Amino acid sequence: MDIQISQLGRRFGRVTALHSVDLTIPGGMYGLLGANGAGKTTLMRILAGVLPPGSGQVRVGGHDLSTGAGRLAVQRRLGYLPQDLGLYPDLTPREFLDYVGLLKGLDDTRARRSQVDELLELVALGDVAGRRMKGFSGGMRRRVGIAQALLGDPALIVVDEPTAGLDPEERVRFRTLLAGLGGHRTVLLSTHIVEDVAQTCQHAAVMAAGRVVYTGTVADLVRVGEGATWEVVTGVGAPPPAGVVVSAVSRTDGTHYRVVSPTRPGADAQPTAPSLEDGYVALMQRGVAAPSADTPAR
Ligand SMILES: Nc1ncnc2c1ncn2[C@@H]1O[C@H](COP(=O)(O)OP(=O)(O)OP(=O)(O)O)[C@@H](O)[C@H]1O
Repeated sequence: MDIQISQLGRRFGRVTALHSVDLTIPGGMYGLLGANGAGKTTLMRILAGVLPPGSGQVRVGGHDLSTGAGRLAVQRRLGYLPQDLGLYPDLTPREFLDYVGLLKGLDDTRARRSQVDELLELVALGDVAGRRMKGFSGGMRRRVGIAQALLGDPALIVVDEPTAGLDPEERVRFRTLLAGLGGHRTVLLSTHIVEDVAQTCQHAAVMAAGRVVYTGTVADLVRVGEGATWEVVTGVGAPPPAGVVVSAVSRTDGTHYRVVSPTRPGADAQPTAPSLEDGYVALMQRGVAAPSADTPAR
């Protein structure tokens, strides 16, 4: 189910959360990256039909989301995992999913129950299907969340910050699960964790301050960091190099920095191949560094 967004704007009182966003999202796994407050959740909520667009046009699978009928049509074919999905702690995952299935209009009891059991196996919660969710870990709760999004086999899945707060093992597990969902579906993954997109998506967009500042392949976003990613070793106690320090590791011979900088951050700096994080940082740095017309010359 392809998504076409043109000139989408959305304000909350005096705050402009989205400024004239243009974006075409093809099928498969698609990453939406951006810092906190960039406008990702607002965009996701509009796509999920929870929030009407302010201005501009959004079409999902041909349906116009500015109309109630369009939002309803999309909601029927959509699975949404919001940032703050509330679970019922006294229900078991099986009971919860059965309940959500009913709300989604899966009226055939036998078919619904068998779908619930299949999904519980898919998200590796089959063993605890009959246990109350009260004591579930963050990762288990997210997996219940993705299972409820998958009920009814939706063509579009919208997942907002699904790995925030998970431990590394749970994060990898959840990512692997998401990556397996692509295929015939469109899966839109919003996150500020660059590694999640690096590991699962072929295409991505980057948002900053309510605007889309990049769309394209993940490989091309990595390339934005080419010529701008450096390794620098400084002596113990020396100040850090200029540029954005992506990592710093103390070793016996000094501190090993990985730095993103458009210019060589010191005579001994060695250029190195960028990762997606370096490309993302270089993109942000360009945006911040770009002088605006009314910036006075120093
Ligand atoms: N219901 C609302 N009322 C007022 N302001 C809002 C509302 N929702 C979002 N905003 C504002 O719109 C801007 C974009 O927020 P949004 O939640 O879309 O960003 P985000 O990229 O998803 O960030 P986060 O990861 O922190 O959720 C922020 O300035 C936020 O404070």
